Amino acid sequence: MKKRVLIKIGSNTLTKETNQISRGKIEDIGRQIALLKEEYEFILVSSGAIATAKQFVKLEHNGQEIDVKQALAAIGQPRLMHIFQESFRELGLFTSQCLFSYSDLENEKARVNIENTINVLLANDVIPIINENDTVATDEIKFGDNDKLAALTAAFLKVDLLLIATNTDGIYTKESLDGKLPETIKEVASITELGKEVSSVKSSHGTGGMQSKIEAASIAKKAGIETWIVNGLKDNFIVDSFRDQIHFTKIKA
Ligand SMILES: Nc1ncnc2c1ncn2[C@@H]1O[C@H](COP(=O)(O)OP(=O)(O)O)[C@@H](O)[C@H]1O
Ligand SMILES: N[C@@H](CCC(=O)OP(=O)(O)O)C(=O)O
Repeated sequence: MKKRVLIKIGSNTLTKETNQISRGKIEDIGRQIALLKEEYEFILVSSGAIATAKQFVKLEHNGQEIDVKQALAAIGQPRLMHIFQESFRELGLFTSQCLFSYSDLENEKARVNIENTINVLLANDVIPIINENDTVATDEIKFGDNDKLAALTAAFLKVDLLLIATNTDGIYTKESLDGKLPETIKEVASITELGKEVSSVKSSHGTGGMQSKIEAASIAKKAGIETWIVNGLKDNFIVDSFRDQIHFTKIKA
C-alpha cells in the first residue's frame, strides 16, 4: 500500500520569493511527484491564488482589505490551476482542484463529500490540489496561511506524513535567528518547547509565519501524524528530505 503524503506549498515557495509564480518550481514539484508516485500518494494544499492574480491585475485597494484579497483569489485560482495542469501534464500527471475551508470539515455532510471526492481522485491517480475557497471563507487569508487547512485535511484524510514547504530550512533556534548561520532544529517531540523558538516575523507573501506551522504540527501530532517543515525554495526538496539529504525540522507524532 502506498504511503499518503500531504504537501502544503505556500505562496513564497511558489513564487520563489518574487512577484511571479515560478513555473520552474511547479515543474520541480511535479518532477519529484512523478519520480515517487509508485511508492507514495500525494495530496497538495497549494496557496498562491492571490500571488498569481497580482501578476495580471491591479485592483483598487490598499493591499489589506479582505474583500479585495478574496477577489484576487477568485481571479488567480483558475490561472494557478492552469499552470499546474500544464506543467504536470507534461510529466504524465493529472491534477484536480478541490476548494473548501476548514469549517467545511466540521460539517458531517461536507466531510463525507470531500472524502468521497478525494478518494475517487486518488484511486484514479489524479492529484487533488486543495486551496481554501476564499469566496466563501476568509479564515486562512486572515490568519493562517493554509497551514491549518493543510493540517486538518491531513488528519481527516489520515495521511502518513504532513510536509509543509516554506522558505527556511525548517525551524531555526531563536538564538541563531538573527545571525548569519541559522541553525535548524532537526527533531522535536514537544510542541511547547518549540513555541519558544518562534518569532513573529513573516516573509513577503506569507501570512501566518512559523507560529501557524507549529499550530498545524500540533493538530497533526494529535492525529498521530508526523510533520516535516522543509525549505521548498530548494530544488528537489521532497526527494532530498525523504533521503535525509537536507536540513529540515521533523516534529514527531
Ligand atoms: N524560529 C524560526 N525559524 C524559521 N523561521 C521563522 C522562525 N520564527 C519566525 N520565522 C519566520 O517565518 C517565516 C515563514 O512563514 P511564512 O512567512 O508565513 O511563510 P509561508 O508562505 O511559507 O507560509 C520565515 O520566513 C521566517 O521569517
Ligand atoms: N488561499 C490564499 C492563501 C493565502 C496565503 O497567504 O497563504 P500562504 O502563501 O500559505 O501564506 C491564496 O491561495 O492566495
